[in-house]
Amino acid sequence: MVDSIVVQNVTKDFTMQYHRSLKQMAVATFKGLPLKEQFQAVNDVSFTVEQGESIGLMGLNGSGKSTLLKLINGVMRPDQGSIRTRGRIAGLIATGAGFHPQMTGRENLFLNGAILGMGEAEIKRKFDDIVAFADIGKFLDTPVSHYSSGMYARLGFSIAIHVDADIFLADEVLAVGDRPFKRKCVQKMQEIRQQGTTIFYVSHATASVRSMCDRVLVLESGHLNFDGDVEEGIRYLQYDDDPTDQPTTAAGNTDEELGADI
Ligand SMILES: Nc1ncnc2c1ncn2[C@@H]1O[C@H](COP(=O)(O)OP(=O)(O)OP(=O)(O)O)[C@@H](O)[C@H]1O
Repeated sequence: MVDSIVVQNVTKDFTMQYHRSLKQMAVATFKGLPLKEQFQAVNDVSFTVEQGESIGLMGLNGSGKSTLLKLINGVMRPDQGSIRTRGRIAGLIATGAGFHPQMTGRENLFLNGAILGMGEAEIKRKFDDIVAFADIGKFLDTPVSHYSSGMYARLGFSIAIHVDADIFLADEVLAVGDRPFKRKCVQKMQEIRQQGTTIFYVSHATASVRSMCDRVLVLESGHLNFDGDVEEGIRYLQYDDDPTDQPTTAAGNTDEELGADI
């Protein structure tokens, strides 16, 4: 087996600024209150992912999932520890990231494709497939600043999934977008999974994690407190115990409904 992602004792610090204006800072200093505080968004995290594994990264809001994805992707550097990845990485780690608002969908497709490591010839070859998958119709030639969040996600996901990547990172790709598009995304991710791509999928949605992942990691306040079987991971999170924990989608479908679809 070949290692795809090796994360060793990784820590990422952020600074929380309590007071923004000069006046607030002066008052806080006078009262002896702290102006800022450092905290670990990711705290001494270690794990290894083998090529072809599909990992569900779960945890409550603010537990450090997106930060960990950005560290793996390389858009952020760890303050301590090391991350090694093998091969080309693609994915959607923030809706609209890498898009220029004044440029059209078509222009952004070329720009974003290039950012993700595709050459011009490769983008041209895949252009029709990317556009067909995104299915944004006449909006392809409209500046993306006029796009809805769902349309951003459609185009961003479509470009990323068409990169011939060894590792695909997906942060909440199913959080926006309507029900048919979510289904299409899951199917497409299943396809690349079967082709041997390593998948790192951040989600609160238990049904899609169940259907797509073979291992779950759970982050709690930056600590990796669970690494193992999908069902055990979901039980560990207690997401199935509370009906109010069923995440609803933008289209108003619960996760279980989505799960029933896929
Ligand atoms: N650039 C930043 N500067 C300062 N703090 C940050 C920054 N990015 C994230 N944080 C903080 O780090 C913590 C972890 O954030 P992160 O976005 O990784 O969590 P998450 O698990 O992805 O949350 P969610 O489920 O809400 O998307 C949060 O407390 C967040 O406020």
